Amino acid sequence: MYILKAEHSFDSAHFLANYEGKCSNIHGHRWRVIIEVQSENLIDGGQLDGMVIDFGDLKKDVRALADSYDHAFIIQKGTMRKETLECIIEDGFKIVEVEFRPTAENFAAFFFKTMEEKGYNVKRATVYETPTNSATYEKSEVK
Ligand SMILES: Nc1nc2c(c(=O)[nH]1)N=C([C@H](O)[C@H](O)COP(=O)(O)OP(=O)(O)OP(=O)(O)O)CN2
Ligand SMILES: [Zn+2]
Repeated sequence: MYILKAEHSFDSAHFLANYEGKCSNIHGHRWRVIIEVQSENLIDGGQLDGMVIDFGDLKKDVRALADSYDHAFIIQKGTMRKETLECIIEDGFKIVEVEFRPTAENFAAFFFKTMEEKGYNVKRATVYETPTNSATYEKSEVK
């Protein structure tokens, strides 16, 4: 089995609604996104001979995904008053609303599924929220 890895980071702000502690306040992270794709085989012949896929293509897609959250304020839908949200949008801040609580775990699962939807055979997705805290999502073996 071959496993390829690509990573990219984004800097953004978030808060955890319904959380007792400092993370309920707005704060920022450098989120590191690491995507691993797998294949039993290598391409035979042509430009991609000896590769699973071109690193350049994988890198481009991981970067585009991470960049869409860069320098944004990530908000879980429904966790901020409508008026507050309207004001910060009106003031020109970049808001990204997500359907899930913005934890490292949820982001890892979300990035896994997004990359799968792009056609990659994803092995696992890992998201670092701080240099020492990370969450990994991978599919459990189907028996
Ligand atoms: N399992 C998870 N736990 C927590 C998550 C998460 O995504 N998954 N997220 C948070 C907060 O977002 C928080 O910013 C990170 O928490 P913490 O480890 O406290 O980060 P710090 O680097 O600020 O820690 P210090 O050691 O106090 O500096 C909370 N938990
Ligand atoms: Zn946080």
